[in-house]
Amino acid sequence: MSASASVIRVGTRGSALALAQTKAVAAKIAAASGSEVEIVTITTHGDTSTDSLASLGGTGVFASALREALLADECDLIVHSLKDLPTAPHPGLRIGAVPKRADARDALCARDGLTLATLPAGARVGTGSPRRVAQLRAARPDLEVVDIRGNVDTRLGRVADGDLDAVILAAAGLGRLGRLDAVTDLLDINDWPTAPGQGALAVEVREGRLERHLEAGLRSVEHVTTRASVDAERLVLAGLEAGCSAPIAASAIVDSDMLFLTATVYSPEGSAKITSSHAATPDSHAAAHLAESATDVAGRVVAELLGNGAAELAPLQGTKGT
Ligand SMILES: NCc1[nH]cc(CCC(=O)O)c1CC(=O)O
Repeated sequence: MSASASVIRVGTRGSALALAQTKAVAAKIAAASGSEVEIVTITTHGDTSTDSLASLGGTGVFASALREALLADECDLIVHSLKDLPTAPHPGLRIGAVPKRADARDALCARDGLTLATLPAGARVGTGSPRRVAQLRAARPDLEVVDIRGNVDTRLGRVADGDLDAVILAAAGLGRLGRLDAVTDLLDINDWPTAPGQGALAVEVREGRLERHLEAGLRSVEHVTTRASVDAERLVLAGLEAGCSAPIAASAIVDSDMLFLTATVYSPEGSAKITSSHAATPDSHAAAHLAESATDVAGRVVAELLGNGAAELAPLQGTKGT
């Protein structure tokens, strides 16, 4: 495959969700850069294996094959779901752009139009995420939580088959796949906060100078308030030294002149939780001021969570789940 300057090679996982979101970002980059884009599908061990993520070495499994391909110059940029991306920066790589976030909420997809409140006692609800397990147990201790994994279509299929009564999925992923029809209850972000970075994407590139057309493409998809929000959320994970599968929710928004961050750490069984919220007032919406505010609010949230015992509440470094 050629590395001709006029073609931007965009690396992605091969799942339907990854392809849908990558194609959308690639189309914008193509338009702004005046270059053609070529989608390079990279099969990761996490895609082909049916083993549990824990046995594959944790949640970084999806990102690492893509990053190797980028470092090996098999592509010029890669598109990740930000919530699956480890918080530690990867040597030689940087986040070149964070596009505007989609809906950050979780969605219940249940049979017969059922909602979280109307699911009957004993209903079987599928999720593989420790955060969602804790939230489900807290909200509805009478439900049966079933550990599942697999792509979005597989998960929805288990409800269609009648094997499960409901699954919980990210609204953003369902939207990108054109499957919002399956949603029966959009869970309020205040009652049911979601994973750091949920609904957002990251465009990763090699460090160092980029060709002008690639720079122009990245600038066209960058969304500064999304970047500040997800930075704040991810700094909570990093500050707690938690993995992206820890039972932690974090949600930041920039509203007029304020950056608000709320984060919650759950006990695995959902019986206890610790929440902290702080706000900062950036001097302006310039990227540097927003970044400073993100660091500031995240530092205060992390200190408060740890001061209130968050590290004792949950296994923060656990690598199980998604
Ligand atoms: N861990 C899987 C994953 N990673 C990103 C998304 C979807 C959308 C997003 O948050 O960008 C999903 C599926 C899900 O949680 O339903």
